[in-house]
Amino acid sequence: MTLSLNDSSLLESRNLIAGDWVAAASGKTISVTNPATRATIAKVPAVDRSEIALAIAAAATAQEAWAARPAKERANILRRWFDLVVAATDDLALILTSEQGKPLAEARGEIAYAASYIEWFAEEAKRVYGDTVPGPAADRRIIVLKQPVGVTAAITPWNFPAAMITRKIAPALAAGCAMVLKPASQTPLTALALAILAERAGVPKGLLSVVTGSAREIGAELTSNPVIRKLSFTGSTEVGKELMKQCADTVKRTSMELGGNAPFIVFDDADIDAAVEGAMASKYRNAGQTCVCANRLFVQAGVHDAFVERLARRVASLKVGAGTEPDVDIGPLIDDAAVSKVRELLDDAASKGATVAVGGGAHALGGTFFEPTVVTGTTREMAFFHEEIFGPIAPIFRFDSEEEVIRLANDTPFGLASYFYGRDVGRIFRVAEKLEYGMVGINTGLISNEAAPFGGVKESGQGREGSRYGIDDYIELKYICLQL
Ligand SMILES: NC(=O)C1=CN([C@@H]2O[C@H](COP(=O)(O)OP(=O)(O)OC[C@H]3O[C@@H](n4cnc5c(N)ncnc54)[C@H](OP(=O)(O)O)[C@@H]3O)[C@@H](O)[C@H]2O)C=CC1
Ligand SMILES: O=C(O)CCCC(=O)O
Repeated sequence: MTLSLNDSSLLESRNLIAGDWVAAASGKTISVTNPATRATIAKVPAVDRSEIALAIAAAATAQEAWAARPAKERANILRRWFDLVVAATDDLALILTSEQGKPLAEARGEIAYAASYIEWFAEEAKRVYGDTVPGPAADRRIIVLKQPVGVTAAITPWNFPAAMITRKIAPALAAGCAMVLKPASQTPLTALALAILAERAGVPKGLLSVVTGSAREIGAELTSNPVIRKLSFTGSTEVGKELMKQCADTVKRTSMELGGNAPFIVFDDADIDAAVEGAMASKYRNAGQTCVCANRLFVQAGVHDAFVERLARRVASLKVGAGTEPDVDIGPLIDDAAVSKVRELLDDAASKGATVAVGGGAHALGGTFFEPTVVTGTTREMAFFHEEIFGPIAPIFRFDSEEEVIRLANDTPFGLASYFYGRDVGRIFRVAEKLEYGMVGINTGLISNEAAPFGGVKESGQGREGSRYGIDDYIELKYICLQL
């Protein structure tokens, strides 16, 4: 299948390994399909461990030279990469939608969001300041240097094929690190296109490799090779835990951005229309396939019925279809497994007494299209209270008191994003402080941006991406003690 791109060279199906664009030595490939049509878009290499080792060795050589360059030079290259990504927005968005499914408008939004991390870290590259610390004796001086971690690796998911990549590569390169990236097998083409633009911007050969193939095989090399000093992962909690265990043997640093189970709380004094709009943005963005999506909507008894009625009306108006069609709000789910998962969650809830207010089943378009759904009468006993839904289902739980809803919201091993709507200033502070989450959106359903520290607590992960803190994950502190 060919895509109608302004720059057709951006549809690349080889890997970037050690500065060269190559096929797998074995000739093996994996197919990339369009979830809206199930058509094959491309076949990318399935490389083996020896090819990963080659990428890692080249990264080590390139990293030394890169770290030695003035921060301003690294910043200028990142800035050029940002400009090229912005200029290629239409092509990148079409590639992204074709392999991932989200509506083109959302894909364009993701490219802008992805680019914002490159711009941000181009700026931060120049502001990696060390410290001098008052010494414990008159003849001692303490200096703290900030140095790059070295060669790093990243493994990224399919739900944000651009943003999850730039959010890792940009701070790594800004800090003076090299990176070997394994994008999700379902969405490697956006990653490869971004790598082409990075090369054009002047990222030196070998500094960035992008490899595709068996997750287990690539993961095994990235987590065991002693040259890799750090792994950054975004994906499921299950795989994240496994990778942390694998990294333990060589004591690699890890950043983990894992699953969520976001509460979205609407208090009686909330602006209901604003809360409905916030819920729409938070829940149905990317067809609900986002780790910060509202997973459990808690609505206080006094406004419950009004909120349900207005939300159901808005959800019923959503247009489902292929992401490339005009005005589509909800694209297909990523694959059949995702459809089975949401189906099972709905069956479980129905068997325990929940009621479907709107939607509730496979969409008439067939394939992996699923109806945007609102479910009421939900309880803690239902599976979606505990599990990440990753689909367009909004389960609504009724609650009475602030104390009760805080207990329910925190009743999960996850702690990524949380949201609440209300106007009482005292309560705003109390609730924000008590929610055991890395991020709290108050009177908004959209919290992600490059200036903010994105990340979770508990089993949602460790480390922060974006913001002035994001570069710290790629920096080591070195303490120098000088005796005069
Ligand atoms: N926090 C988040 O943002 C995300 C959460 N999820 C959650 O996870 C569920 C499952 O989604 P899924 O795509 O399977 O997520 P995974 O965690 O399986 O995949 C994320 C990335 O990890 C890779 N991977 C998978 N297994 C291994 C392994 N053993 N060693 C090394 N790398 C590995 C995948 O590669 P490959 O693609 O080749 O399998 C992909 O690049 C979703 O329904 C959702 O609940 C999913 C994606 C993102
Ligand atoms: O779902 C994810 O993996 C990341 C969420 C995207 C974002 O809001 O940054």
